[in-house]
Amino acid sequence: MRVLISDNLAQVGVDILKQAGLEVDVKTGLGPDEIKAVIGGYEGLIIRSATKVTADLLESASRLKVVGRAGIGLDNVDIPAASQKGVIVMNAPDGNATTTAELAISMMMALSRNIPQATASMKSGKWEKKKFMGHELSGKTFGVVGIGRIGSIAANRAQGLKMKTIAYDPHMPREVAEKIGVELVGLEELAARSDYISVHVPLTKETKHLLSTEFFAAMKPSGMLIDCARGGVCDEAALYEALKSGQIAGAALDVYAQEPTTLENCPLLGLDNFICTPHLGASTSEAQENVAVAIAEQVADYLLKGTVTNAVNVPSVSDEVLAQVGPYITLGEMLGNMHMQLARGGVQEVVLEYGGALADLNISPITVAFLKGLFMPILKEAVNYVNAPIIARDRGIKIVESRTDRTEDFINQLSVKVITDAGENVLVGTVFGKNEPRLVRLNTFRLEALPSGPMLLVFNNDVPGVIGALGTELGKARVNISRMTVGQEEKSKQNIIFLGTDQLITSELLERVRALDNISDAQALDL
Ligand SMILES: NC(=O)C1=CN([C@@H]2O[C@H](COP(=O)(O)OP(=O)(O)OC[C@H]3O[C@@H](n4cnc5c(N)ncnc54)[C@H](O)[C@@H]3O)[C@@H](O)[C@H]2O)C=CC1
Ligand SMILES: O=C(O)C(=O)COP(=O)(O)O
Repeated sequence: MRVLISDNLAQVGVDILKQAGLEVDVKTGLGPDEIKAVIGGYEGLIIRSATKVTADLLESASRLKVVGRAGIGLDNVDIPAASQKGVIVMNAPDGNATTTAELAISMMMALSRNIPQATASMKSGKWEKKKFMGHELSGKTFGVVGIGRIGSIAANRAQGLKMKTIAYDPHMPREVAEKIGVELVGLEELAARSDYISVHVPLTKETKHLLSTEFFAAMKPSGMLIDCARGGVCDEAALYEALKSGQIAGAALDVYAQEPTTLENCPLLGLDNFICTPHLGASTSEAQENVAVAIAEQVADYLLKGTVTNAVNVPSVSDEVLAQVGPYITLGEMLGNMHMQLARGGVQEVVLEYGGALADLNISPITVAFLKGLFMPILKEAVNYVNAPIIARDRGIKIVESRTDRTEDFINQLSVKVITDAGENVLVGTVFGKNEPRLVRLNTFRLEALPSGPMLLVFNNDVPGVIGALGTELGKARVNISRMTVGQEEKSKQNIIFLGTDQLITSELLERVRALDNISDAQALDL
């Protein structure tokens, strides 16, 4: 069997694949058409962030069984297209966290002491001692946005520098943060109190442009920003204005909305109080060896023994179990994903009730799939079918599973309650026929919906004219409605309207919908 390595991989990974008996070709720097021309000859593909695994490339990958990402981010892989073609996508989420946290700390030091600017000045023949006055870190406040794996390592290193550490992470329980000596605060408070702010969240619907004009306006004029997470979390145009006007003192980026990045596509590169690296977060020999070893072993194990590890699109269960529970795994993951998008506040407890025919099955892979779905909107590719229960445990989330013969109206039924510090929601799902997952209850509303793609969920009074007004508003925004389900609650005369749309609902449109008569709330979802 043959494996193509299309991005730079540490030699130790190449050796592991060869020793396992695989034929390996290392061809880095190929353009999309060049990879497309050769991909048909390979069972395995190993990449980092440069190779784009698009639906178009996958069309030509007739023998491909697995894509292995030596690192975490899978923004460059079309995962639904890979799943549709039966190609397993796996990553190595643990190997480069320390190294990336160390880059964030290096950036903070370089910013506070003007190291890049002073180097450039001296190399141009100057001795500008007065110009480069810096700031001491000791006693200052280090604010972390996203206190997950990398954020908590960065906070730990900052504590070693005698800094006070605070964080914004609405999905992390307070006790977990307190255990590592980090105070959880709101986003605005973090902006206002921090001297240095370091970003460690994935790019999601929620985090896109999280660092915006308002955020920079709330920062101290002496405040400095560091982003070694993902391009797009920081609004680069807003950051440019904040740096140029002196609203904030400095910024360091390792990741950009458009990569590779040049002065043409990123004017920040022209500013003196801005420093940068070309996506070097994971680029140390130690981290590259870690991820190369992990991904080479995972890809070889899958191609030669069929063992799946750290896959983001396939559960780690035997074919026999998968044949029985496969459709419920899809249902569980769908309910989990929807729960997180509906939840307000940090998740504290998950109560799963397996009813009817489901009560007799091996339910643990379904619970794992539910948890993976639950974390996906906030952790993206950092969660998989293996680590989802571990993440739940580390976040102190209580999981309660039960079985019952009793169901509402269905032969099989999965009911899940998610309790957060701000309330709770119940979703009930079932599988029709052999493989047709449906949402059949949302809290007290009965309905029959297939949550998939961009959606709009509307809560309204059951009176004439609401659907017409809603349709007109969406029509004005040129949003096409592809599916519609109405769920009723007879006693209270309340409805929910579940619309499938052909594009994501923007926040402006959502505000206009919320302002319509007889609509009490509306929420945009994407599954
Ligand atoms: N520059 C580089 O070369 C590298 C960048 N990365 C990136 O670093 C980022 C962090 O990675 P990990 O720490 O491993 O991820 P993680 O999944 O362990 O942690 C992410 C944290 O962000 C939090 N979060 C999610 N949505 C949030 C929101 N709206 N507001 C505040 N917090 C939110 C989550 O609760 C979680 O605690 C990822 O984007 C990853 O792709 C990772 C490795 C190398
Ligand atoms: O692992 C990640 O998510 C990274 O961002 C590292 O990217 P790279 O492997 O250096 O192209």
